[in-house]
Amino acid sequence: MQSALIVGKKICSSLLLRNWVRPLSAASDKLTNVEVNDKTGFAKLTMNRPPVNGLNLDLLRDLHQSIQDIEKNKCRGLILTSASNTIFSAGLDIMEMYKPDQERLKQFWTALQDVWLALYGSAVPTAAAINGHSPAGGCLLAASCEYRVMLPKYTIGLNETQLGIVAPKWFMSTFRNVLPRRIAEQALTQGKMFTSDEALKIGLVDELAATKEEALLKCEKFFASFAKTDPIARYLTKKQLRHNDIKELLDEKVQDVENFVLFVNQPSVQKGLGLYLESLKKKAK
Ligand SMILES: CC/C=C\CCC/C=C/C(=O)SCCNC(=O)CCNC(=O)[C@H](O)C(C)(C)COP(=O)(O)OP(=O)(O)OC[C@H]1O[C@@H](n2cnc3c(N)ncnc32)[C@H](O)[C@@H]1OP(=O)(O)O
Repeated sequence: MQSALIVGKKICSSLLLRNWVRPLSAASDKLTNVEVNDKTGFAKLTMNRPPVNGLNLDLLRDLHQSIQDIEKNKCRGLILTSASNTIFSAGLDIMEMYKPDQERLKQFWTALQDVWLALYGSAVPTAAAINGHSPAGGCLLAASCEYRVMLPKYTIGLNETQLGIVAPKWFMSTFRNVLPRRIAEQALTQGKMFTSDEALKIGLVDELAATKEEALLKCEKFFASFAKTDPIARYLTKKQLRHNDIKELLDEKVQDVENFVLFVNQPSVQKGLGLYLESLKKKAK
């Protein structure tokens, strides 16, 4: 685990939070970073895995740990964002799925399930400040939050069908929780990536912001809208609304890992992933 919890811009040393502070490794090794504003109680959870915040096993485990820490500390809001200036997250790290080690592949998918369960089901209000491109798994993370603010001129969407893969049911339920069913169906079947403006128009994001700072402020404003609601009533309402989606995955968690492993290992899927990786690398040159 390589994430660090920082309160009010400095590592918290209060008795109350002492247990929270996990050992810091060298700054360049950190994959997530949590800063809690001690006045507002809002936590900023920043993904920091250059160059594209590809969701590999380590980043997913860090994210899960950080979400749990934020929840345990009873923060009043969680804002998910990225340390990159252009990428929120490139989604799942394809290297985890291409010619995979079988045991690690299972751990990888389980870690993704755990992040989704923790974020989608979080008792703490959640928002995403989407400060860069957000395809596939990146879009899943943002859509799992309750509110999204995006910077202009980026793209977001579940593009799995364009890669020849099928988004699992819980990816689709997350989309359906945000978008009208017909729009979700079209977007999912087309594997459509939306520009920031298009995403705003269809409701995939709630607001646009010119800068990351403005996006963070807008997320905080969203949290402030709960000032007059009872936090427990708020959470129980969210929990009920999201219950079926969460239960569906919990009931099939092991089977879902098996399906994923079976799917990824198919020669045609391996071939497709290999070609896709190659095209990404060629583009990068
Ligand atoms: C039963 C269910 C089964 C399966 C379900 C699986 C669901 C899958 C979900 C996913 O999330 S799959 C991943 C989908 N992601 C993408 O398609 C995004 C691909 N990347 C891009 O479009 C772009 O890289 C970008 C994010 C828009 C960033 O563009 P930019 O020009 O800034 O960077 P560049 O393309 O040069 O990339 C830099 C570097 O990073 C590598 N890269 C990018 N994305 C990924 C990735 N998802 N996984 C692994 N590696 C990635 C890219 O190859 C470059 O590498 P290099 O520097 O070594 O050449």
